[in-house]
Amino acid sequence: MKELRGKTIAIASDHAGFDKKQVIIRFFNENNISYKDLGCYSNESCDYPDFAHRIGDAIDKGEYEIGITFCGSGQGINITANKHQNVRSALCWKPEIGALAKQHNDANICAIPARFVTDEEAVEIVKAFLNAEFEGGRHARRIEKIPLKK
Ligand SMILES: O=C(CO)[C@H](O)[C@H](O)[C@H](O)COP(=O)(O)O
Repeated sequence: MKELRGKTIAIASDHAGFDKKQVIIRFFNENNISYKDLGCYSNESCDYPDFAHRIGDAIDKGEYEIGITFCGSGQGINITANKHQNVRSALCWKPEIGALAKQHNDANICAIPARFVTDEEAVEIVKAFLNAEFEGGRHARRIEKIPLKK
């Protein structure tokens, strides 16, 4: 794993993503990667926007630079987090997409479709996302065009 320079990674899920989040927590613990779990904290049914907004707010405020999120399809938590001004959340369902999300989109949240990837695939996606570097150049120009002009 790349040196994360003391960064703490924010993680969040709904009930459908809870078990997969535990897999990633185990991976973080085994690799001494610092993280903050912003919920949910059980398999009990809950609403993904509550946790997507919690992590989106935290990234908006600069409390965390990077987040990993999970819901059943990955869509709801991804769509909601992207409502936050400083969030670029990318739906990542395979390692190559996880790497591209950082290399080309400078994504700061990797959203994982928990019900559609294996535990091993989830770990590989997170590793690819965290190990990748933004490539800048033409991609920086495109990212600057993403925010709506007032
Ligand atoms: O995948 C999701 C949203 O995109 C969420 O995980 C929802 O919980 C999902 O829609 C399934 O909901 P359910 O209440 O577990 O049936």
